[in-house]
Amino acid sequence: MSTEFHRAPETGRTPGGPLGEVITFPRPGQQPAGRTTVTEVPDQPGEPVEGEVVEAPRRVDALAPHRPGWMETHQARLAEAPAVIPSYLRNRQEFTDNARFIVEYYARMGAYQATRSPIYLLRLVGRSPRGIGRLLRRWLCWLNDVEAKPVLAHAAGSGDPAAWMQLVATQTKRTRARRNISLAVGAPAALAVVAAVVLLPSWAVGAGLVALLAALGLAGSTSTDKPIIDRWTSPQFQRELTSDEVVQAIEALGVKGRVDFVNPIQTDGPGWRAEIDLPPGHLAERVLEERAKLAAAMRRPLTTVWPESDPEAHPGRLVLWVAKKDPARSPRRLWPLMTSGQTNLFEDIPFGFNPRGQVVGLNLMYTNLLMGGVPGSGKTSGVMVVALAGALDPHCEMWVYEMKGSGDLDPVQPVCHRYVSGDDDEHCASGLDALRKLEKELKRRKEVIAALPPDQVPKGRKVYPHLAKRKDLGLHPLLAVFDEAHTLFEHEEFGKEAADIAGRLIRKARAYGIILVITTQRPDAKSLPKVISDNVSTRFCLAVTGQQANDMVLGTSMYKNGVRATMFDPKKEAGTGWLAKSSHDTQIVRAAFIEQAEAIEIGKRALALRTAAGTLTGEAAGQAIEPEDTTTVIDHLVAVWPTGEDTMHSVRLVEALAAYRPETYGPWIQTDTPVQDMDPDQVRAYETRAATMLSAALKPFGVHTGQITKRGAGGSRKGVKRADLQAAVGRAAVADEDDQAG
Ligand SMILES: Nc1ncnc2c1ncn2[C@@H]1O[C@H](COP(=O)(O)OP(=O)(O)OP(=O)(O)O)[C@@H](O)[C@H]1O
Repeated sequence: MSTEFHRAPETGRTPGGPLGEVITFPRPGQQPAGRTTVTEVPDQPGEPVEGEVVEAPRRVDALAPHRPGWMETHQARLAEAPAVIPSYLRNRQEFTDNARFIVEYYARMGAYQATRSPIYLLRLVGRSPRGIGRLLRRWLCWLNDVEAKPVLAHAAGSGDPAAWMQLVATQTKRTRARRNISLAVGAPAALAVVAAVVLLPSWAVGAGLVALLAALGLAGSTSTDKPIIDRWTSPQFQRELTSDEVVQAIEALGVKGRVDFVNPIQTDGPGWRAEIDLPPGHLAERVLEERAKLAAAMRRPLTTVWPESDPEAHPGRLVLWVAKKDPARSPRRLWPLMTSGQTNLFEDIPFGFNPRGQVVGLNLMYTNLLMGGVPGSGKTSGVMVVALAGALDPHCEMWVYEMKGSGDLDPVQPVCHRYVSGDDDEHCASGLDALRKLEKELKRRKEVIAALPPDQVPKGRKVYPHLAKRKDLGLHPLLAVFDEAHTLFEHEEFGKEAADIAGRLIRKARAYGIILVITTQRPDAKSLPKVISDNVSTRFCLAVTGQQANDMVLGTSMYKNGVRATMFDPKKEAGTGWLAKSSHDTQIVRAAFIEQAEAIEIGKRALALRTAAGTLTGEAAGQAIEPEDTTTVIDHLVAVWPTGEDTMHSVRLVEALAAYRPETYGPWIQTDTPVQDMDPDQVRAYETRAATMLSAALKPFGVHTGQITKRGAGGSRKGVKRADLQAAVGRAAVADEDDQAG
């Protein structure tokens, strides 16, 4: 043990008492010694003292618990303070909804009661005899001063004649006065009744009589009678949310420990909101996953219980919103564009409603959309909203491929540039053709935008509203919907190429105004290419069965982060899903539900808008859509190659190609002077240009042009060997087979 001591710090404790722990310093080469309690501290500060000391244990806690200051506590309090102005006064939509509801409510109640008023009158008239009897009895009692009778009887029994006489005299005086009052009121009233009967029209007499009987009926009603006016209660109203209920429900999920309420339970829109810190170590995600159990524990309908996590606070923070009214039993909320209005795809379109009933908007520009969910979870209704919103923008070109073959999206057909409904080979071929054309269109748009001066593309090379308006550029929004796209992606012959092109479009097309919308009921690796699920920017995941499907639609790790579409019941909550505009912007939304008949009417409106704007194109304008030409220059050369020739001069081949496909090859040999009028230099330049063009076109296919001498057919010039062409045809066939096998 060490023999050198140092003074322990002044503590203000009583000398002699235990003051703390000291630990010996080891000498060099010595192991640390054990702890010893110092029981005495020298009096003089700074004086070396004897004893054991000295290493203070390293502190892991703060010296004193941190007590937030006034500013800190009040800042935190202010940060959590409820809004000064309630949400229904700040939110125009909520205010309008409330105001409309109040007007509708009283109009409806008024109409309801007015139609039942004859029944109420009959009920009153039926009670009028009792009312007459009751009033008559009261009048007779008053007239004869019945209340005084016991007093008179008592006076008579008491043997005091003087008192009795006095009481009788008083009563006689009172009853006489009452008789006179009755006569004074009754006689003119009777006269007035007789006069009214004689003078007034019979309807007025009848109305008066009914009113009189109704008044008598009112007098004849008792508190135990059935109410005159019909009332009803609404079982859909939920009882108020209490902290006990929340705590017990969370406990019922097996989350044991102390639950803290961050704020008092408060009204939030058409429901109550409780913000809770779960017991330490418990994650909010767990409660989210067990939403059905939570609703069962609270004994409330599933559709009224909406737990959310609040990762910005901490992973154990749960925000529980409980609807006051069961949305499943409430009337459907109508899509705001149901009966009027149009859209501009550069702005938000109304997509659906959040659990609080507020409209959720979606901006489709510069994005693409993937929707997934089990059959019957509401994908078609979700995609219908998007398709109709696109249709209502008269400048949006619509390509719709409904690959279930149900005809669900037929309402938008009249405005579609291209529309296909079906799941056969021909429909899949058509879907692939559309993707090829979209890729070609993307290339065209890229070139157009690349050629624009910088001031036209101020924030980067992409489509802007002012560019979309210019008809000469052709940069208007193009909405391409592939509903139940797994039909195409799984197709043996076309699936691979379709998936490859869709992947490229998802990655590159959105900046150029091409909006790809893909829905699938089978979000797995085969039906939904990984490149799509990895790169899509907006996602709407309806009810799914597991983590893999969830993350295929919503993106990697979303399940782990508590964004779980497994919580939805596809039957009771069809159309409800997680809408993820990015991995950090997720919310629960129920897509607006539009019935077929309503969609047909909206489709007609969209057609009228486009007819007026002169923007109908493609099939909608009665044009036939030619399939995309996928043949190459190799196929064309094979088609024009003269039989029996092993070699050909390039210039002759190009002339043959220009005759075969004038739009493609005509420009290669276009000249101001006809060839027969050219001088030899011009002819040479003409031939060289044709040969160079062909050589460049053949290069990607591995076919090289070289000097070829053909006796009696122009001598020595650049040309192609038939064997090289055949080899290229063979290579292309092998590549196609590999593609299909892969
Ligand atoms: N947003 C919604 N609101 C209310 N009910 C809805 C909603 N969406 C769908 N439904 C109901 O769910 C049913 C199935 O919806 P839908 O046909 O859109 O599902 P789906 O996922 O496309 O099914 P499938 O994969 O079989 O084609 C509809 O007939 C409708 O009754």
